[in-house]
Amino acid sequence: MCYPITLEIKGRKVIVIGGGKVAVRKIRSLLAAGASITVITDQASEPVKKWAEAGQITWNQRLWRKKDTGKAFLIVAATNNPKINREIAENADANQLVNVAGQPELGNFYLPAVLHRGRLTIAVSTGGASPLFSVRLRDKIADRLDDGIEDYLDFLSRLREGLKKKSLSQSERAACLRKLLDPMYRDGLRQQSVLADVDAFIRQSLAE
Ligand SMILES: C[C@@]1(CC(=O)O)C2=NC(=C\c3[nH]c(c(CCC(=O)O)c3CC(=O)O)Cc3[nH]c(c(CC(=O)O)c3CCC(=O)O)/C=C3\N/C(=C\2)[C@@H](CCC(=O)O)[C@]3(C)CC(=O)O)/[C@H]1CCC(=O)O
Ligand SMILES: NC(=O)c1ccc[n+]([C@@H]2O[C@H](COP(=O)([O-])OP(=O)(O)OC[C@H]3O[C@@H](n4cnc5c(N)ncnc54)[C@H](O)[C@@H]3O)[C@@H](O)[C@H]2O)c1
Repeated sequence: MCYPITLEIKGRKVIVIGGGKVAVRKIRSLLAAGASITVITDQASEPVKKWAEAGQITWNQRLWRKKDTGKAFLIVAATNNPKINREIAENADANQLVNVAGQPELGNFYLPAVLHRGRLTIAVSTGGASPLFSVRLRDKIADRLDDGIEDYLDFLSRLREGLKKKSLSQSERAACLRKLLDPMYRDGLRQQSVLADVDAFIRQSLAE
């Protein structure tokens, strides 16, 4: 069984080798997460060229060399040459995160099919068994998510921070947090009134 985590990769050094379709897909999500990306590839597709021109990534226009990947936090081997991809994986340090296109078992992590809604992330993985199944299931889940979930999560987060500042016992705080899961707090106006008077909300929650 795999061990799922959500990674804080902002500002971390990531090296992507290859500049084709698979590399582009992976660069896009790495960019969205704020990684510091260097792409090493002799030939780059249009999106890679544009990102490089815009200064969003660094593009080293050449073939991969062994010493390129030494200091990376995360490595994506996405060339169309399975022998090179294998060499990249074998050359990596045991503590580096490595993803290998086409031979995922040579690396140490798989990418899931992902759905973002504000602060919510849903990731579906079959551990490489069927990527297309993961995509299909992710899309089904997306169809069933309520509208307003982004605002609701922001509200929950703000109130949780607010509750931390109050002198409440652990069980009182838990009672308030559970109360917030009541569907009535999906309503924007109600959210505003709770935020406007957190003490009243606490009194009411603890009285019930
Ligand atoms: C979810 C997503 C995330 C991402 O990669 O960003 C993802 N694949 C996506 C797209 C996609 N994948 C494929 C096509 C072409 C379809 C076609 O044939 O037309 C497309 C569409 C396209 O390219 O446009 C086919 C394919 N993929 C893999 C192989 C086998 C192999 O490489 O061995 C094959 C060959 C066919 C086969 O064997 O089925 C391998 C992997 N693909 C994974 C994830 C990992 C396992 C996930 C899991 O465990 O479920 C893993 C192991 C890669 C890894 O993590 O290293 C992303 C969704 C983007 C989105 O919509 O959000
Ligand atoms: N496209 C898909 O949907 C898909 C799905 C699953 C697996 N794969 C696998 O992923 C890999 C990449 O696929 P793709 O469609 O992105 O290929 P692609 O042909 O579009 O791109 C390959 C890239 O690798 C670069 N490259 C080749 N040798 C290199 C080297 N020594 N150093 C640096 N860069 C080098 C090329 O210049 C090119 O930019 C392949 O192994 C493929 O079998 C692809």
